[in-house]
Amino acid sequence: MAAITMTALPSSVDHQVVIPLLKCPIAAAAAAAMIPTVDLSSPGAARAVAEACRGVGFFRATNHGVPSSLAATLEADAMAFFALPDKDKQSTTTTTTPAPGPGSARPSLGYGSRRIGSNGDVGWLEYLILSLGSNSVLPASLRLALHEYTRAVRELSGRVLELMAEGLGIVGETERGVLRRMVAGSEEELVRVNHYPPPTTERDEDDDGCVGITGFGEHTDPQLISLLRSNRTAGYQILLQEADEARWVNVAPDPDSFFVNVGDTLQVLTNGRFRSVKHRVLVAPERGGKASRLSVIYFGGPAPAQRIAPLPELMREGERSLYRDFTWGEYKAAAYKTRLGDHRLGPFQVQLLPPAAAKA
Ligand SMILES: C=C1C[C@]23C[C@@]1(O)CC[C@H]2[C@@]12CC[C@H](O)[C@@](C)(C(=O)O1)[C@H]2[C@@H]3C(=O)O
Ligand SMILES: O=C(O)CCC(=O)C(=O)O
Ligand SMILES: [Fe+2]
Repeated sequence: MAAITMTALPSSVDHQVVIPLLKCPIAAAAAAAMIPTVDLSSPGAARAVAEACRGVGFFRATNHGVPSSLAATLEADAMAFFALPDKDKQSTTTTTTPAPGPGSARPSLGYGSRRIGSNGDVGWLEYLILSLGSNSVLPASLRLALHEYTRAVRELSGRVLELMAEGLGIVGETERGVLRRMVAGSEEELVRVNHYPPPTTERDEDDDGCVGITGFGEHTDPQLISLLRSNRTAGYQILLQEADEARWVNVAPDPDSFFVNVGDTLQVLTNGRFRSVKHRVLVAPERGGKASRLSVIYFGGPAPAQRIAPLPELMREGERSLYRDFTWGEYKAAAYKTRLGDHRLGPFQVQLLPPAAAKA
C-alpha cells in the first residue's frame, strides 16, 4: 500500500504523520442498494430496525424527529471552531484532568488532531470528544449548540433502542425499555465531532483514477449504539460480508438522516443476533474533492458496573452465550489498550464445542 505525507492539519504531534493510501471500494450505485433505510415513523419500524441490525449492523434512519435546525446550528458553530488557530482550539478545550497515557481506559477529552486514541493510530482529521456526563470547556455558542443537539439525539437513541428491543421480540411496555435503560443516566455517553479537511497534497491515482487516504481507520464502535449525522461530504464506508468476501461499501452522505451503528456491546447483549459492523472514513474518494467532511457521532454506553451478557429474555432453551461475562468497565479498559482496527470482542469470545465433543 502506498503512503502520503501531509502537513496542513494543525498538528498536536511533533513528527510528520504518514497516512496510508487506500483503494476505492465498489461503485456508488451498487452500494446504495446495500444500505438499509428505516422510516422510524412507520408502523413496521421495529421489525425493519431489527432486520437491518441482524443483517448489516447498520442503517439509515429517516423521519427521526431531530429538528434540522439543531444540526445546522451545530455544524456552523463546529466549522467556526475548527477554523480557529491551532493554539485557540487547544486552549479553549483544555480540561483540568491530564490527557490519558498509552493504554488508558478513557478517551482523551477535548480537542485532538491526527492522533486517534493513545496507541499509535492516526487519521486525516481533527476532532472534539466530549463526555455528556461532565462539563466541557468550549466557546459558549458551540457549547449551547452541542447541548441542544445532544439532548435531541439522546432521545432519538432511546427510541431506537426501544425499537431494537421490540424488533427482537421484547414487547411489554416496561420490558422493551431494557436497552434504553442501560444507556440512560449511565454517564457513559460520548459525543465526537470529526472534521476532515480536504487533502492538501497531490494525490496519486490508481488505474481506476481512484484513491483516498485514511480519515478514520477501520474499526467497530465499542458501545451499544452510535448515531452519526454528517454534512454532504462523502467518505464513510462499511465493510459488508458477502458470500465469500468482505467488501468496502460507500455510504452516500445524507444530512437529513441519521446513520445508526450497532456497537460491540449490543452484539454481546443479543448473543450475536445483532452485529457490530466495521466502518472507516476515506478522505477525498472523489476526483478533485475540495470539501471538508464534518460528522457528529453520539455513542451510548452502559454504566461501568453493568454486566454485559446476552439478555435472558432473548435466549432460547439450551442456547449458550458466545461470550464470557464481563462488565462495561472491564471492556472499556481492554478496548482502550487496543489499536483501532483490532477485533476487540475476540478475547471475550468463548470456544463453543459441538455437542458430541462437549460430552466426551
Ligand atoms: C484506538 C482507539 C481510539 C478509541 C479507543 C481505542 O483504543 C479503540 C476504540 C476507539 C473508539 C472508536 C469509536 C469512538 O470514536 C471512540 C471515542 C470510542 O469509544 O472507541 C474511539 C476511541 C478514541 O478515539 O478515544
Ligand atoms: O467521522 C465519521 O464519519 C465516522 C467516525 C467514526 O466512526 C467514529 O468516530 O467512531
Ligand atoms: Fe466509529
